[in-house]
Amino acid sequence: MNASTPLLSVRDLQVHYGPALALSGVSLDVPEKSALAVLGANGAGKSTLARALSGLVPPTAGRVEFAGRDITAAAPDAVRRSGLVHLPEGRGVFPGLTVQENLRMALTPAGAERGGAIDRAFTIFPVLGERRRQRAGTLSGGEQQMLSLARALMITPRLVIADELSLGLAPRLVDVVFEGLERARAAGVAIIMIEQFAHRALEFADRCVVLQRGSVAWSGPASGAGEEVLRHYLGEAESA
Ligand SMILES: Nc1ncnc2c1ncn2[C@@H]1O[C@H](COP(=O)(O)OP(=O)(O)OP(=O)(O)O)[C@@H](O)[C@H]1O
Repeated sequence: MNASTPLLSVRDLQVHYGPALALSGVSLDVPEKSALAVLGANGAGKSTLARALSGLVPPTAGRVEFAGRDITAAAPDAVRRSGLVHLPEGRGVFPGLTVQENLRMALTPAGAERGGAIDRAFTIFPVLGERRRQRAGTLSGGEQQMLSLARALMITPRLVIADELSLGLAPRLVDVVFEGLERARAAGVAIIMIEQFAHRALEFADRCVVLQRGSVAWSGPASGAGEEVLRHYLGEAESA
């Protein structure tokens, strides 16, 4: 991979669920250490894109390259180990295990710096440190989102796909989630942000892709996705 190759390169991606076409002709690039906002109305294909990139649904056509390697047909575990981590909607934590155990499990077996990585997570998310011995299932929804993000950061990923991480969270906790993503980004992690809060996602991101009925309807610099674009593709309510 030379300096000009993007970290993630997606070409003409197509996904079907049975006979139904969910994504078609989707192409996008995510340069190293950059942030891409993926916006779109309900059902536009945002989560399908995230699932296809992370190996959870097999594309029916197209190509995905990550860090110079073809990962189009790779299994989720292989994708994750290559440094692309998908944080799905919902929690993705082990409810019966404590906060600390959840973090420990997210480390690779060879995780040389176990203690160090977990302490770093507690520095980023102090509330998790306070609750390190509490079972994850008894955390609040927002705290579980934080734990899910902290788990992803354990393996020092190169790209995190954050799929609606702030969904259903109180505004204060949305701030905490964005702060966590900012810190990840400051540490050099690239981010694909799928967000209901279009304005916040656009403030965060460098570039933006708007999906409509499974295709890229608009793409450009995040600062260029003005009110007109949001109103046109998302409807006024979602752009608030
Ligand atoms: N497992 C599935 N089987 C069949 N169809 C599906 C499946 N998952 C999603 N779809 C369909 O694919 C299309 C894209 O769905 P997707 O969940 O990717 O949209 P989205 O943009 O993430 O929507 P939302 O913002 O509502 O979460 C929708 O029409 C949806 O009904």
